[in-house]
Amino acid sequence: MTIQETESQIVLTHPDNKNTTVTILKYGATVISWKLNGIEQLWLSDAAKLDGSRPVRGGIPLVFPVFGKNQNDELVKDLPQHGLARNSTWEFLGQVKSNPLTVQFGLNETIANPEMTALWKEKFNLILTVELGSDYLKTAIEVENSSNERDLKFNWLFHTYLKVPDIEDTMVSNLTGMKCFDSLIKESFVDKHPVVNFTKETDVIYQNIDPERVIQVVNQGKPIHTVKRINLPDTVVWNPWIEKSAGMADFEPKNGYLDMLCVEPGHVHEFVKLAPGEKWQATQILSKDALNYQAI
Ligand SMILES: O=P(O)(O)OC[C@H]1O[C@H](O)[C@H](O)[C@@H](O)[C@@H]1O
Repeated sequence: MTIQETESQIVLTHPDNKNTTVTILKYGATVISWKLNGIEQLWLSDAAKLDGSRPVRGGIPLVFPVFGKNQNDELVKDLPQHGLARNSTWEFLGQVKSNPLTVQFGLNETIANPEMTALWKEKFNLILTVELGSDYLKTAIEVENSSNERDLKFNWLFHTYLKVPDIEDTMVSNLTGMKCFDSLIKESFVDKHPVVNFTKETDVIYQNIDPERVIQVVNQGKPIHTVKRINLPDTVVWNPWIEKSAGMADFEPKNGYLDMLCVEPGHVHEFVKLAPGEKWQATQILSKDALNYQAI
């Protein structure tokens, strides 16, 4: 069976390799596991809630229509941190391709979490496409403004929790020279470091990254994750480190920050704006490519 559906989740198994799988919860259309040849690539907290009681701590939560908590914007200020997509149950739309195995999920204002749509009364249609390749996982989003009258403005972000062997031996490449905003010190600057490394809590939004820059996560000189972006100009790099992990009830084990790194491609530093009827598409592709330093 290449597609198994239960009440709460979908498991895709690669037709040529039963050890390559992706599991997607209907809640949040959250990818909670991606195994390549039997090896898990994503980090999922041992205390993650998978029962729809709160957004999943780990995997690939989807952030829409607001990144973080935006108090300054009239339209989104009442929404909780990271919006409504990650805490709504999406509809499974079924298989759209058998090779590569591809499925879709949908969300609009009529089925989204009513507690959230009471706070943000826009009309929208989201289609998430998940494609399981033999050596990659592609997640693509289409946002449609389904209103006849109003513009739709939103942020989008794939909040990808990558599994890493040891954060202290891990770095992120190909962000050199990019403008960024450090959310901890609340300052913008151009990152001149040859690579990003981790010795403390890190929460940085890289903005308008050259589209051809391919972000790689490198551990002890070996590339362990490649994150490709289509139409996603920004990327957040986040590791909560010791104190922040301790403060998150659903973050377990408490030293789990050593094994994870969030690299989150998105469109967050400005809103995407769509006129009535317009559509916007963007894609994240995770793979394990050869090392390619594009900038040092
Ligand atoms: O705890 P959450 O709402 O899931 O947010 C988790 C994290 O998401 C992003 O990476 C933000 O940049 C962080 O500031 C935030 O702490």
